[in-house]
Amino acid sequence: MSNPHYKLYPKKHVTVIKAPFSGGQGKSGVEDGPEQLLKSGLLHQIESLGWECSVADPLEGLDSAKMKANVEDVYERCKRPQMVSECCERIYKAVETCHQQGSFPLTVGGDHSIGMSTITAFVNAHPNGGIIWVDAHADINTSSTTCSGNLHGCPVAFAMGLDRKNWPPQFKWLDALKTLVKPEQITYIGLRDVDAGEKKILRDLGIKAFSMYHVDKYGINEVVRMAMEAVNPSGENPIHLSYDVDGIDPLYVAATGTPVRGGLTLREGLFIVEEVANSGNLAGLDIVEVNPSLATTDIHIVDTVNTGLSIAKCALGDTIL
Ligand SMILES: NC(=[NH2+])NCCC[C@H](N)C(=O)O
Ligand SMILES: [Mn+2]
Ligand SMILES: [Mn+2]
Repeated sequence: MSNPHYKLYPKKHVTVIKAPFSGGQGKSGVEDGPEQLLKSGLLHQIESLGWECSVADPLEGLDSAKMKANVEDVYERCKRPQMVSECCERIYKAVETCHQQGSFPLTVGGDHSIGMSTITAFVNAHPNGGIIWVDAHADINTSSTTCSGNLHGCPVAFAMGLDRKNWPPQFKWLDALKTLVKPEQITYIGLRDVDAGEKKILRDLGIKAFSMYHVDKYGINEVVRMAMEAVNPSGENPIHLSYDVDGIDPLYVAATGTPVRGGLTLREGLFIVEEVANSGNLAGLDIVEVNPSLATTDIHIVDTVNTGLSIAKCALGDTIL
């Protein structure tokens, strides 16, 4: 396997967008994800793959005390809509800037609510693009179907404009976007914990999804091929990868907020990234839900953070040989 090329990024410039955000769910600590990855050598590793690198911090200056005081903020079922909307709007703009400038957006979370920003910024820059969402969860609950009220379980529904009439009023920036994600533009790999309401949405909209059942049945190579074909039938369109580390089994990724057993092996998880990078179409990456404070041993932190680093490296062209 030769080193992948990056059709969209001849400048080989990456912007690491820090998204130290936890308001899309209830467990604190996930806001430390970006710092942990940076502290463990993310930038150096990217640079050693031949990319120039800068860091964007769109949430800088937000009043964290005020955000904490907002924990009581609930709209219908949705928790902390004000905070989630404000942070997601800032992250949208940071990703949009990357696409405009031809810099690879690597968004590091934080919880997965920020996926609503990265994938909408992606389709507004690349209306024919495809999205692969690697996750144990479908994150496609609407304001009406969510049982937990956690917006990290809803970003795909928001990015698709589902149940828009029941959105918390704060999401005006999202409501104003020209392009939203269409059902045929997104597919999943790694699902194994999908709520009943989400199953209905996936079925009704005909969204292609590859669960762990499909990984077992067809093998990861065939699943990645089918996923790329689903969202990029011509083979020529850009692909965004939104990677929730809980897609990988908790054996390898223990330090995450909603672990589910029976997941991807570490190699299956990395193969997805290697293969999409190898297509030459990779347009952006999110790495989310690394929560160091949920580790019960130091090994858990090291394993989880190293998995995050490996995902980044595979995306940016690291190959085994
Ligand atoms: N990004 C995640 N880890 N999402 C977990 C979502 C879990 C559940 N489906 C919910 O809506 O609350
Ligand atoms: Mn998940
Ligand atoms: Mn997720």
